[in-house]
Amino acid sequence: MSSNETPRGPVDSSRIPRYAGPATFARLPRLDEVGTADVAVVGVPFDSGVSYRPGARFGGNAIREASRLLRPYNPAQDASPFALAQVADGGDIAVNPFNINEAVETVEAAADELLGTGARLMTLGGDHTIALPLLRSVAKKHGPVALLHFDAHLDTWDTYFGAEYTHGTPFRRAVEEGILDTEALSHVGTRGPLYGKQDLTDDEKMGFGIVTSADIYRRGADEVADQLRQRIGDRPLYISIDIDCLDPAHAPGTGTPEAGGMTSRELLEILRGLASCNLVSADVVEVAPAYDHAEITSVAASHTAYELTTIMSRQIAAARKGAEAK
Ligand SMILES: N=C(N)NCCCC(=O)O
Ligand SMILES: [Zn+2]
Ligand SMILES: [Zn+2]
Repeated sequence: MSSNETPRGPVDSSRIPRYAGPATFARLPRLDEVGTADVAVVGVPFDSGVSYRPGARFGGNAIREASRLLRPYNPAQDASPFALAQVADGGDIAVNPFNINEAVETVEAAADELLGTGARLMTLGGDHTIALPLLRSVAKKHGPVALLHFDAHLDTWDTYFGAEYTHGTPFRRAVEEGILDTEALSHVGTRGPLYGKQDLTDDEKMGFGIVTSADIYRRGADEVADQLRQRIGDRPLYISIDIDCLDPAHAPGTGTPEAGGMTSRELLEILRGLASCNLVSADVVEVAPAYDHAEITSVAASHTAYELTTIMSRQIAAARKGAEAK
């Protein structure tokens, strides 16, 4: 979109009931209706990498359904994200559920294509396996990126049943491949039992810092966000959000729930505190609607994606304004 075009926004829910019609993210236009987008919201219906309860293949569409209730002005960031930049729903990447290696390649190729149009990606998973090909693609464009990983789990384990590509291993692979900026890697919301103490030693060696869910409770969202922001600086940043970073009370609909997590309020507040970071793309993964109740999880995920989209839209608009002033 050039700077003098007005973005096409969501369907007006005061005229057309918000529960009517097919669901796109936040009732935004489809990408093929607008041509190109500044932020492409894209689903990855894939969950063949899970180690426990399956079902995240349905996550993207559950988030789209829950996102019907989002409104166009975000008071927490004082911004109308869909007016500041063209955000559009790019539909789903059609991945092979029977072949993980091929699925990983397909996600990478589809992300390459979308990023190649100049769009930033707001990906809706899918299980956490998909973060690896997304990071590969982002790193091709930006070089090694800073990573903020919101999750109950480390996801830096080595293999499961000898498999390298699973939802418990994407970030170890990413470090091995040199696509992450090891000066700026953090897990946020970590908790729960591990296989052994070595998990933590290995993780630290890879360069990760850890903000546990108890740290968030003790120190508060603002202080945590300040600390993370300082660590990230102006590096290109990728944010990967496993919805199981939230307590099961706030996100029951997920495959590997762990007690003692952060609240959705804490997650949203930390994200808002990162609004000045150079967010190049993001994902929200591991929503498994079969275990959800009253859309608790998919509503939380839709608001999470809304905050991330708002951060990206604000930055795109600010960069455009800066370029115009020159
Ligand atoms: N990425 C998620 N959600 N879970 C990883 C859990 C891996 C395990 O079962 O040990
Ligand atoms: Zn997890
Ligand atoms: Zn995860």
